[in-house]
Amino acid sequence: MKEMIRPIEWKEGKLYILNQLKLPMETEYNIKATVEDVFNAIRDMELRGAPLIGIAAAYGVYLSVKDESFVSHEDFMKFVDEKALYLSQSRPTAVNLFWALDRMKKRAKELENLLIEDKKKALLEEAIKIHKEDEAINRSIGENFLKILKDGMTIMTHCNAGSLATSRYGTATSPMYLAREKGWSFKVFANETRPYLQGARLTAFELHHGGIDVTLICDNMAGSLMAQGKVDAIITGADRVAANGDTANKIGTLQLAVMAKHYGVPFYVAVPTPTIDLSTPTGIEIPIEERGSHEVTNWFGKATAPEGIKVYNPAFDVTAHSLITAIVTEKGIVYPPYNENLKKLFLNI
Ligand SMILES: CSC[C@@H](O)[C@@H](O)C(=O)COP(=O)(O)O
Repeated sequence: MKEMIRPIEWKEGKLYILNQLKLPMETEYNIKATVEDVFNAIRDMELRGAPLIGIAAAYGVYLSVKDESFVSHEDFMKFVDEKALYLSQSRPTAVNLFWALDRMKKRAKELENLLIEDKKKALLEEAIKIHKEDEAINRSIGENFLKILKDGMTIMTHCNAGSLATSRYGTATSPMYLAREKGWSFKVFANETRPYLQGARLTAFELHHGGIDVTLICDNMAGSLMAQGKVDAIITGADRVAANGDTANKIGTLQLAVMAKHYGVPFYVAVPTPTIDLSTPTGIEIPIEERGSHEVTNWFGKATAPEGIKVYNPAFDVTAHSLITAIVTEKGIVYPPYNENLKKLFLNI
């Protein structure tokens, strides 16, 4: 199997980010040298996907302090808090962003007695740790999926919850990559995912590159495939799972889940535990990002709609917990009732 494409790399003291805006035509890595560079890359979706946003933000915190001097630990902490607040405003829905920033702030607080250069080094180490942990988490998600999936299945996925959205393996795609290692074969339908085309530009690209049997479909073809009995399971990622199991993910996920229920297709959500937000009680409280109209009215710089047309462009929707068959995490498979069972993942037993 070909090596998975890495969307982010820390190499020889520099942060490299794959510009996903240019995929699948060009594979271009850019160096992000400042916290502002990282903020812009997240906001402009040069990188995207909940876990990757969190990883990039962690490096962003380090880059913010890298060349600064501080008179005291309080001064250092004030600066870290300010930069974390700044980064938190880059995108609102993926809770991994806030999780990673909280973790960096917590680490910074512990560094009171260190010299400034050692504090900086420790923040870089924490960012690298977050980055590396994500790879192990995703592998475990895939392993857990293989307990409930079978060789030869046809799986539908939406958006890109793939290696391009994480450090490696992806979440929804992890079982697809691991199945290959095991000698199993899955057939995958990748929904193109209007308006931003993460499914066509990213998922189809990375699975094809990885030698996985992937077929690209337009979003409005999904129901017809389910009606024909051609889909054995749907697996999507998530940007935030509320305490009751309601799940925000890329716009279009909700309608897939509704159709899956109608046609009796199991609907699974692949989730690293940092995507579970027990402080958000239900899906109603999850902030949903609205993006610019040009994503809907233009196609690679070409207008596809009348000028001045009104546009509604929410980037995510919320799938009610009652539509979700199971939430598969690195710590295990969670079944309903989610308000009881999600909590158990966080108990140290
Ligand atoms: C493992 S990525 C999970 C989700 O972040 C993914 O499914 C998704 O919705 C990405 O949205 P995006 O707007 O491309 O950041």
